[in-house]
Amino acid sequence: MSAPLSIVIAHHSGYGHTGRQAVAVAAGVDSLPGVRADLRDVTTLDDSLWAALETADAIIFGSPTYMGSTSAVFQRFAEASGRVWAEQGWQGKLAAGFTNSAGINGNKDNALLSLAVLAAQHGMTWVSLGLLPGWAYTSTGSPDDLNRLGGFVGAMAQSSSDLGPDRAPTDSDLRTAHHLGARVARTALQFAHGREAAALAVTA
Ligand SMILES: Cc1cc2nc3c(=O)[nH]c(=O)nc-3n(C[C@H](O)[C@H](O)[C@H](O)COP(=O)(O)O)c2cc1C
Repeated sequence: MSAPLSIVIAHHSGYGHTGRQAVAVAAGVDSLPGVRADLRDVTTLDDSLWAALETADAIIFGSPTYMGSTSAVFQRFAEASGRVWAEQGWQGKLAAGFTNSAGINGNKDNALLSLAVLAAQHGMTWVSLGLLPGWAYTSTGSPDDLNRLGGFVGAMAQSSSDLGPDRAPTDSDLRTAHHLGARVARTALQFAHGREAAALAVTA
């Protein structure tokens, strides 16, 4: 049996809320056989992190929205990845992203777009969320809907600033994060099988 595909969830969380979202993304990845989630905190930029990223089939980037963009700790990781960028070491890997903030809007989109731009600079293939918007998008929607915050680029979550990570983000946002992880895992399997088929076609 071949080794499972590896999907690294490269994330930062200052106070634990985005960390809970990251765990839900990882559970989504692990819900598919043949794929393994590797949860990595980018606060520590060590050889083990870079090695895991080098061998990953996909990288899912995650950051809280701080001051309308990714956190400084995440951005330090993004800038440190410049050494990989110079060699285009992540070229062709899949990428996706998630963010969490206190406001319903809070400029989460700007943080997600910065994750997508990071992936594009590395020549990665971006996997979107792939869900229709829930909740307020129609008058019959509910805050319990999947993708209640209506993101398209990636998974969004909201954590009220007076609630600890044991109580936020909401269950619907965690289910949305789980969906993103499963979607990236499914896409990674499709790409891996596609690569095998392409290799067979060349040798036939
Ligand atoms: C420095 C800082 C800046 C923040 N900026 C925003 C913001 O721009 N928009 C927003 O909605 N919430 C903002 N927040 C709230 C956080 O996004 C929110 O508390 C989030 O749940 C923190 O996630 P974490 O526990 O993973 O760090 C900010 C919090 C901090 C500490």
